Amino acid sequence: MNAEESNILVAIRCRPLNQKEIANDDLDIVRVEDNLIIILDPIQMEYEAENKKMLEVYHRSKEQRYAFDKVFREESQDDIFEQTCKQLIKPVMNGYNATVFAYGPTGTGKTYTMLGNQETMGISVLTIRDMFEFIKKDLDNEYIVMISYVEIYNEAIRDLLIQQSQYLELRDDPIKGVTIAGVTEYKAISVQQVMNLLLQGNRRRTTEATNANLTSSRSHAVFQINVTQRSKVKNTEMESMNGKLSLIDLAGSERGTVTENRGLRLREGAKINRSLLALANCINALGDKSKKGFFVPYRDSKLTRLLKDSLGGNCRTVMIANISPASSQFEETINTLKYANRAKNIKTKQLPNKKLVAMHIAEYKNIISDLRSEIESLKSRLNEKQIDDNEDESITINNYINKNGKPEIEELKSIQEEIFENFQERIQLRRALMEIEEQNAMNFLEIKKRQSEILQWKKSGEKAMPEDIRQGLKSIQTLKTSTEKNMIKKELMGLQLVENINNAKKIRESIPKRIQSKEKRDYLELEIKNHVLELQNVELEINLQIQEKTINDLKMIVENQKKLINDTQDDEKYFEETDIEYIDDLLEDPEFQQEQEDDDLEDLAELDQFKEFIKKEELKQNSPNQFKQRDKSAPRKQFNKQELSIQEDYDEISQSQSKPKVRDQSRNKRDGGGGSAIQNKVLPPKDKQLQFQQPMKPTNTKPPKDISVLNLQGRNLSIANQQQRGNSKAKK
Ligand SMILES: Nc1ncnc2c1ncn2[C@@H]1O[C@H](COP(=O)(O)OP(=O)(O)OP(=O)(O)O)[C@@H](O)[C@H]1O
Repeated sequence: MNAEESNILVAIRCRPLNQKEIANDDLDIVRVEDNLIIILDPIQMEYEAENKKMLEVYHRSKEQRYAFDKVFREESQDDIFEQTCKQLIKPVMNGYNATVFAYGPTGTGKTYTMLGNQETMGISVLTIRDMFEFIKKDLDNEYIVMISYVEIYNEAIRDLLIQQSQYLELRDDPIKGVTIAGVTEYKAISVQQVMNLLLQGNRRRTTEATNANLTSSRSHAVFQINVTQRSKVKNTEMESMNGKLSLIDLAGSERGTVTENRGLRLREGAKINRSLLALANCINALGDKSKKGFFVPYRDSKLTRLLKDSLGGNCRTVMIANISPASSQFEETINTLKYANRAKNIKTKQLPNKKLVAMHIAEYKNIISDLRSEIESLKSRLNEKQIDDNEDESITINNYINKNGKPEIEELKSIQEEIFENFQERIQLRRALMEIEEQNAMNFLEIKKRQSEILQWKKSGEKAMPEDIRQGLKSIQTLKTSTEKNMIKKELMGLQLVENINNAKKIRESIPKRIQSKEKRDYLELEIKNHVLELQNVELEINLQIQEKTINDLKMIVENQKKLINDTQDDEKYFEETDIEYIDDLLEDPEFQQEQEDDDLEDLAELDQFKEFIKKEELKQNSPNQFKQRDKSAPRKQFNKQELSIQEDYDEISQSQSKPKVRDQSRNKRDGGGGSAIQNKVLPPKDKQLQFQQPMKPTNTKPPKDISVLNLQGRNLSIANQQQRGNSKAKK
């Protein structure tokens, strides 16, 4: 099945001047000509207004023009829906993913556009109305429409459909993508019911008065509609389609200086902006052609994790950037338009979410589900324990006061939080490391493809270099630079992972000092074990994804090889050392050299900081410095799979008595011994290590060896080897 590729649809919506702006004598600086938006220079306009007839333009005009897919000025809510979201309904009903997000500074109309109010329905409600109409007309299929509504505030996710929500976590589901664990889902039964739920949920949103908007939404609100389609005619359980539409009302993108917010609001703004900054970084990485092949940092915030598919994956996406027409908002408006302009280049690919589970994947899923049930049973044991402890509290445990004069029950809570945060960070790092390797493997494939195109041109004997070959060379240069930068990022993440594992050990070491009660210590042990199981689960899911991806990549390589052979039957198409040298010579031409951008310099500065950090760590341990001045010719130090394996996690769990059950234990024997190379480097010497770092014992929970060793680095090699084999075959 071929994936359809499309650009993000970017629309601009400019609201009318509001009362405050009119009272302020703000001028309307926005003009619209079809899909073109012109932002007039406010100073020039004031000058013209004052002098009626302009005699002299005494400053450089700041007028700016941008073209977008759609530009709305006077259009009604219905018009906006018709031209943006309506086209997404059919695909979502047929099992595709889609996202609409509203972006812009505070008070520009994001909530108005997405939700509307009692008088005028926004696109969320209009979408539901259209979905019901669609279902009524489709006689061949039946549908279930489920809705959920959450907010992300200060990097924590809360359910907006219930009154007092716990914090929710994101889960990377190998089939469904990123999902929100434990979120409340309502079955949508009528437009009115959904409207009421959304208005109610919106009242639960964290809103505050800012200088720019009296009821400013300080959080990102995510309304998700999950649609399951099943044929009424065919009796195939395996062929249900699951479409998901996410409608996201982002928090205001303004800077603290503009809203003149101080204190808490300013600090909060920094956190909101951490998410928005992460979003900007992702949009930059995806939308800037010179950053092709660059690792996209989706995991830097909850918002970008949730938007991953919408920005770079299996999704149709619409961005509505909201602006004010007021002259006082000139800078904010320009920033918003520049941002939206970048987003225009982002491409996504769409495939329907068909539920068809191949057998080897089903095997993995069995192991994962076994682990899940182990986690669930541990959780209920933890709950039982908590109840017992609570009953005891008044008599004994709660009376414990630790050395710092803090009641033990409070200490327990803070340790729990520390453990939780530590494991969450580790999970994110492990996944990001996998993704970075994935990205480099893709870059490798793309470079190979471009190289073979260039060599075909070389062999054709054509003198002048055609434009597509010139672009191909530029592309190789960009991909090589991106791959190099990705390696820097990977090294940094490797270091973060080492630090994270060290922190886990420190937390665990501190428990006996901080908690006297044996019951509480046992309870924490169980909790840690629970987290370790979660990590093993993540590892299995990662392996599952790698396996699927590997199969796809291998298919792609086979296809490419076949195409090369079929096209000309010319064996010399396979290239060798001299061919690569020829391409490298071409790349020496300044035309193909990358300009050093600010971001590159930042990356290099980051690398220097990183080297400093390593030096310090090594000094601490009195070991020789392995990170000398960076020498481009020397192979870069890399953390290999073994170093970054979840060895420590397994070591931790191997301490505990009970082991998780797995379906086929004979396939799950780990190939014991070895120990982690991390321990030889940045971790403290063995004798200083803590109880839970004892030598590793075999556990029976590791995935089958043949699959667990299949890392992407290895895949890279196997792809290269295959290419190599192709070469020698061709020579024969
Ligand atoms: N196109 C429009 N036509 C009429 N009124 C509008 C329009 N857009 C916004 N408004 C009004 O402007 C005010 C601010 O809008 P809204 O709350 O939607 O802004 P916002 O971008 O969501 O702000 P924040 O980021 O602070 O939450 C509201 O009173 C809303 O009704």
